[in-house]
Amino acid sequence: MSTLQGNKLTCVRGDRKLFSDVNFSLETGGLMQVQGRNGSGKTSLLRMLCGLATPAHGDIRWDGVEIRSLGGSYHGAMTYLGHLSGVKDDLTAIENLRISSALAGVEIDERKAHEALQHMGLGGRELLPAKVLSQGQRRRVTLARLLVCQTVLWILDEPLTALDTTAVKLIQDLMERHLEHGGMIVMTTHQEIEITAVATQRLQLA
Ligand SMILES: Nc1ncnc2c1ncn2[C@@H]1O[C@H](COP(=O)(O)OP(=O)(O)OP(=O)(O)O)[C@@H](O)[C@H]1O
Repeated sequence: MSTLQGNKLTCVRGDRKLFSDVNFSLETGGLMQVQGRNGSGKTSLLRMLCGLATPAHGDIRWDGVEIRSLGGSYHGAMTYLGHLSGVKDDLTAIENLRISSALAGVEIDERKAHEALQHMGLGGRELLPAKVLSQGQRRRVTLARLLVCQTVLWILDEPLTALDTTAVKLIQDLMERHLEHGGMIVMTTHQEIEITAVATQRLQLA
């Protein structure tokens, strides 16, 4: 059983306070959807949750311990997929997946990468340089990480952007399975998502 908690979080960007006194607690099997208008600080909050940004006030705790003091053991439990796809143009889909996984500490062989990309509907595209893939296909390459990572906590910034209805359904099923198996997800999306049978909470930023 794991818990991610945000306590009295305040975010300041430049000279603006984006949000303050944000509190939440997310447990095993739970999904938290972060909502709010453009510029309300959703990405900023997600970056805080993965330790890429520091709250001006408040703290973030994993199993009761402040994430900054956990360092590597927290990062080993978490996968963050940012809204900019992070796919490198000159690498093939397979290379992109293998390298991004390795950078996150998970070595996968070519066969496993191949299987994950096939599952994401990229069969036959695995050896093309990413620059010739469509926007939705590039997004699918990024999301293939979720099939090979073995982390409890997924932090996903606009994962459904640019996806067609088939891919949206694929990702929703993947998220449902992850939650059913004791995972946790924090995500932003401007789209409606349909994930059933899980503890869902919404965190609204002003
Ligand atoms: N380094 C920075 N310096 C100053 N302002 C910043 C900086 N980084 C982000 N901001 C501002 O903080 C605000 C919140 O940005 P953020 O990306 O967190 O919003 P968001 O809720 O994710 O928006 P969207 O729905 O458009 O993705 C924006 O107005 C942005 O311009």
